[in-house]
Amino acid sequence: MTVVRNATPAAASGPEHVTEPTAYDAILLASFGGPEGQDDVIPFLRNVTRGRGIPEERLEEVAHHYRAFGGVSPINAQNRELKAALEAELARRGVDLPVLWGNRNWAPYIKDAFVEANERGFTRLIAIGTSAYSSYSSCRQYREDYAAALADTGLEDVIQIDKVRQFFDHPGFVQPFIDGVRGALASIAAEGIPLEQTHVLFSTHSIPEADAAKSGPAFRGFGDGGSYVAQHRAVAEVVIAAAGDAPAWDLVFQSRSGPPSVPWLEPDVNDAIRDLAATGIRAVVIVPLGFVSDHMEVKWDLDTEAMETAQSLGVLAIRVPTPGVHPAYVSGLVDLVLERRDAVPVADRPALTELGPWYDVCRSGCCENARLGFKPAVAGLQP
Ligand SMILES: CC1=C(CCC(=O)O)c2cc3nc(cc4[nH]c(cc5[nH]c(cc1n2)c(C)c5CCC(=O)O)c(CCC(=O)O)c4C)C(CCC(=O)O)=C3C
Ligand SMILES: [Fe+2]
Repeated sequence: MTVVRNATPAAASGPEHVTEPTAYDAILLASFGGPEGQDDVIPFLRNVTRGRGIPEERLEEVAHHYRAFGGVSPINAQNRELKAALEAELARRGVDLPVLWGNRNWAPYIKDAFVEANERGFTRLIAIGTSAYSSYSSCRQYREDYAAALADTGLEDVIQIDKVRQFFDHPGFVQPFIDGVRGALASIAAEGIPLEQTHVLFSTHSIPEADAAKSGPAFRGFGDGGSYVAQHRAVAEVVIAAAGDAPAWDLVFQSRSGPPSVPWLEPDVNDAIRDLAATGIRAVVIVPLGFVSDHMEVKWDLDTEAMETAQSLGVLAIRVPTPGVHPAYVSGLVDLVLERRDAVPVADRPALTELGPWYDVCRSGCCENARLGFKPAVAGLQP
């Protein structure tokens, strides 16, 4: 596999990549959080959607997904597993960095992690958010929530928090998808379905079109879909190229929320499967490219809904694994921490697309929410 180094002079020389090492005390594994029982479901959904204008019917629909799994999201168990895997990898490499864990929307909260950091005397944290791409929901909202949690705990002047770069094109994140697509294509071929009747669907979370347009720094000029769509397409191309036989593919979206009057990224994965079936496609490989683990979006929206759609049309569908605790992914996350700690020169940072390696330090307006506008954020250029 070829590693394409970043050739964009603005990115290589700007203030967005650090050039001085930082002596971090600990890692913050920052994630979404999820309910751990039926009684948590509604309070969790209220946390997620506060001030977001999500219709009540959508909340009831999503509550039903969680209820079907006993009110327990798989995401917390997956983060506990990831934390343990990171600790093991750090120990194996002799890196003395404890891992704290905090979530944006459910306990343990990010602010709990800051309180713990303070109690243990840690003042310089490096965050790994469980989210690979650039957009309000997948990057800036984490940075705003760090700022809010620091304000909440009164630790703004005590704790410094930085973040690893968005890692959509880091080999550790991409490798598990490559392995998965290769395996799925082999299984489909073994069923006797030819490549011309097979289609690869790279699926990611839909977001409002207006948020997509504002994702990433404006100067990159990626057009309507912003950095969010450009990053997904670039990674999909890498995965397809590595899969060998070059099957046809598309980028599709899932888990749309919000009122119908607001445009979100399309097409929906289910509509795409229907359209493909109508053109004679007999097998689809569903690649959950936007997700790091098999949380509810994957278990429900892909493994339940999209699978039902495919089955009802007689289309063979194989959903490939998410990175989860794949050794390449875990070790890649540790590489990202060390790369930032040691201020590794940009030219030596691995990135599989020409868009990266992405920035250590976000620009001030980066990934702003198109509707809610400015909110203070840390781990970026101020304000
Ligand atoms: C881009 C993106 C990611 C990927 C990046 C990342 O991973 O961070 C992601 C991940 C996740 N989203 C999750 C859950 C939810 N997301 C919601 C709502 C929303 N997501 C959005 C975007 C994203 N979401 C947006 C624009 C909204 C509308 C409200 C708003 O503007 O903020 C809602 C409310 C109900 C609904 O409307 O669906 C829920 C319950 C879970 C936990 C799953 C589990 O429990 O296993 C995870 C990992
Ligand atoms: Fe979401």
